[in-house]
Amino acid sequence: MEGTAGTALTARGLTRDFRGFRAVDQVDLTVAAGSVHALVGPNGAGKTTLFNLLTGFLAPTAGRIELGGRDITGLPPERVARLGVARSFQITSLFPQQTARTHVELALQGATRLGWRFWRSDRLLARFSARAGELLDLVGLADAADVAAGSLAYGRKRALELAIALALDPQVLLLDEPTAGMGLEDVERTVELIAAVRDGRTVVLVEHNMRVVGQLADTVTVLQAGKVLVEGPYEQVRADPRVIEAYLGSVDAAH
Ligand SMILES: Nc1ncnc2c1ncn2[C@@H]1O[C@H](COP(=O)(O)OP(=O)(O)OP(=O)(O)O)[C@@H](O)[C@H]1O
Repeated sequence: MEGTAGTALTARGLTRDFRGFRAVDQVDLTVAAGSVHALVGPNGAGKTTLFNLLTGFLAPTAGRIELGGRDITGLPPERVARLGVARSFQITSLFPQQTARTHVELALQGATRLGWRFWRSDRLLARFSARAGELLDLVGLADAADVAAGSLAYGRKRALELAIALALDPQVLLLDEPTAGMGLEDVERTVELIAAVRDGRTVVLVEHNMRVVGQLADTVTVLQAGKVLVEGPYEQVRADPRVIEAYLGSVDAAH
């Protein structure tokens, strides 16, 4: 599929300064439609800042972002989301008292533009409820639909966040360190989950775990000090002496 459907997301000369410090420096990125594209690099390389730029959470100092050929530079996050880019967060953002099902139903409601009006319609409500059930099933939470999000184990909270992101039915799904803080079993489950939900969409992920990158990514972009250091298929990038050098001396070398 990669390449045949063209480009999902591009950045050209993307730059972001924080009070004179250049966190993202003239980044060019081409994310092929239907691909899984990983952003990696040592701590402080600019991965999170790049993510925030791509999703409208930060405005670029310079450069341009296109989604399927449409200029989305400077659009606010909710507009970017409505155009088909959903993201998950590194830090959990759930309401502890609300059930898993309620979270997904609210996300589905938010995706419709109908606002609260839909509550008047039993038909729509039933549709959301059915779709919420499907999404919870997809992420392996069918048995936890009526459990309060706060009581879910860490890996299952992350799965719920993925279901929430999928409620937008995004063309492009951005995942910020989807396996961070997980034990081996949850990492494996998450890899399977991402492999399942990538079907029919494009996935961009920031990921420190190189095994996960190797299992999922079609293309890997390595960032260092805000710049693109190397880009290519995982095996090629992994063996690149510039990448090995960038990781040596970094705490990430152990991952
Ligand atoms: N709001 C901000 N104000 C000032 N400096 C910032 C801000 N956000 C990020 N930076 C700086 O920009 C650089 C890149 O940070 P960023 O979080 O994007 O890196 P990262 O690659 O995601 O790192 P990590 O792997 O540790 O999450 C860092 O030096 C960071 O201190």
